Parts: sequence; structure tokens; C-alpha cells
Amino acid sequence: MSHVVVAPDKFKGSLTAPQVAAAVARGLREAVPDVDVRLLPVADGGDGTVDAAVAAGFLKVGRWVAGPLGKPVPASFAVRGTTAVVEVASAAGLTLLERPAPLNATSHGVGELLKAALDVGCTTIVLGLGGSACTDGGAGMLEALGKTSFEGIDLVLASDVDNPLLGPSGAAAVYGPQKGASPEQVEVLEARLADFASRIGPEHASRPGAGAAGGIGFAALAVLGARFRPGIEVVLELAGFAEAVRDASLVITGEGSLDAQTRHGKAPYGVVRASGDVPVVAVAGRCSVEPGDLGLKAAYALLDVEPDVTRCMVQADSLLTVLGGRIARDWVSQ
Ligand SMILES: O=C(O)[C@H](O)CO
Repeated sequence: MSHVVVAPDKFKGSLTAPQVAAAVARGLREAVPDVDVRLLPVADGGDGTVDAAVAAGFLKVGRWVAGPLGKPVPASFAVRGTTAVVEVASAAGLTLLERPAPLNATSHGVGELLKAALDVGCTTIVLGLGGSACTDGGAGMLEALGKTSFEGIDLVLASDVDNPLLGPSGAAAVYGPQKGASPEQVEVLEARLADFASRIGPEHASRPGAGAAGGIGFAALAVLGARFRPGIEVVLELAGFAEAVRDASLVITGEGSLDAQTRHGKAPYGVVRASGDVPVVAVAGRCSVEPGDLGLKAAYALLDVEPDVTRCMVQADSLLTVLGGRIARDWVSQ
């Protein structure tokens, strides 16, 4: 019997991607005990990118760095050979703050993590962009790096979005509000970013991904010679997805919400695109789009099993196991 690849992203606010994968696999195995399941939790560059690398065989390295408000936080990056995976969210993530601080959150700790990755001898550094608390254009990161040179270093941005730095689809306007910024604060952030860009390299402000992670993308492109890539593509490569999906009979992906945004660089859509002819189904907390529009054969939502949203979040693990069982009955031959 050929195998099933389980490659979900996290369910934000409830389960990490490895936890989602494990819960679905449990359901598959309960329904079809001899099913061959391969777990490949993924991420889009935002939180969970280091976890995905670790699940793919990288080693986790811990470091205390300045958190989004300067207070030390235990952060981590992942290393395999001379490649490091550094995640913005680990040092400057929104989830690290008790209360949002849109005007004051800094990317300083990200610079410290990059330095640490260079110090252990890494020459390729994947920088996962997304899930950040800051909108400082990467100024804090550059300050922490000081005169550190990236010459000879391949710095690859694994970005959750491809927005430019400025304007109506820029870092402040689009992502400021989700970091707690009021309309007036968005204007302040936009003005700060425009001023910073005019001093650092205005020609880089419109590049895809310059607006990712509060403008850390911009600083990395303009000053550190980074190259932009969609995060899910980089993560699938690091995880050896192409190899894992070969001869598979089914791929199961998913994330908390399957919606209109999913087509725009979200992990499940990247998984569909990388799966070729292998059928792909998804699990989700909720699904507000036609599965077929995302190239999915079917979508299984927690809300179809448990209509109460709070219970869905709290019991996500056991509900995903129920969905795993349903998928096994619908798609895996006994
Ligand atoms: O961190 C952020 O600002 C968003 O996730 C977009 O990258």
C-alpha cells in the first residue's frame, strides 16, 4: 500500500503544526491500522518555521535575545550542516507580547539570532518572515548586527507575504492593525517607514516581501543582500517534500482557516501546488471557500464536527483525530 503524507501548518492559537500532524495521523491509524503515514509539518515563514525545520531533521539551538520590547526571551534557530533557519517570530513575535505595542516593538532580537547563526559557522541562512509584533522596517535588527558583514552568505527570505514596504498594501497599512495599531498609529508607522526607507535605499521599498515582518524584509533586501522567496516553498524544500510525496496516494494539509487568503502564499496552497497529481485534502478549523478553488479534493472542518468555536479551539486535538478517521474512511483503502 502506498503512503499518506500529512503536511499541515499550525492552527493558530490552538495547536502547532507537529501537533496537528500527530492528531490527524492518530485518526488515520485508528481507522486503518496498517496505513503508512509520513508526518511533514510545514510553515509559511511565520511562527512554526523553526519547528518545521526541526521536524525535518535540523537541530534546535537556543539563545536568549532581546524580545519585542527589549526584555530577554528564550529564542531558537535551527541548524543542519552549514544551513540555519532563523525565525523572526521566535525573537520578535506577536505571541511573545502580553499586550500589543505597535509603536515600540523592535526587531533587535532578530539581529542577535542572525549573529548567533553566523557565529556557529552557517553560510546559508533562511530567515523566516511573518508573525511579527514590530513595524520598525528592520531598524532594530540592523542595529543589533552593527557592522556584521554578510559577504559570502546566502541569506534567503522565507516570507509569508509578498507586500511592498509602503502604501496601502504596505507593512503598516495591512499588518499594523493586527499588531494593535489604531488608524492614527498606522499613519505614524507609515511615516517612520518612509523616512527610514529614504535613508537606507528607497529603490528596495517596492520589492516583493519588503513589507513582510514589519519591514524586516526591506532591511534584509536593501542592506544584507537577501533574496526573496515564498516561505512555504523554502520550507517544503528543507523538509524534502518532493521526495516524500513521490508515490504517495494522498496528501493531507491544512491550517486554522481556509479562506480567500489561502491562495495568497499560505501553506496549504503551497502544498497543493507541490503535490502534482497526488490528491490533496485539507483539515481546518473553518473552511469558507470551495475546496476545489484551492485545488483540494475535499476539506474537513472542525466546525462541522463541533459547532461551538471555543470548544473547537480547546478540543482541537481530539477533533482532528475524528477528522483523520473520516479522511481514512473516505480516501485510504483498507
Ligand atoms: O509579521 C508580519 O508583519 C506579517 O505576518 C506579514 O509578514
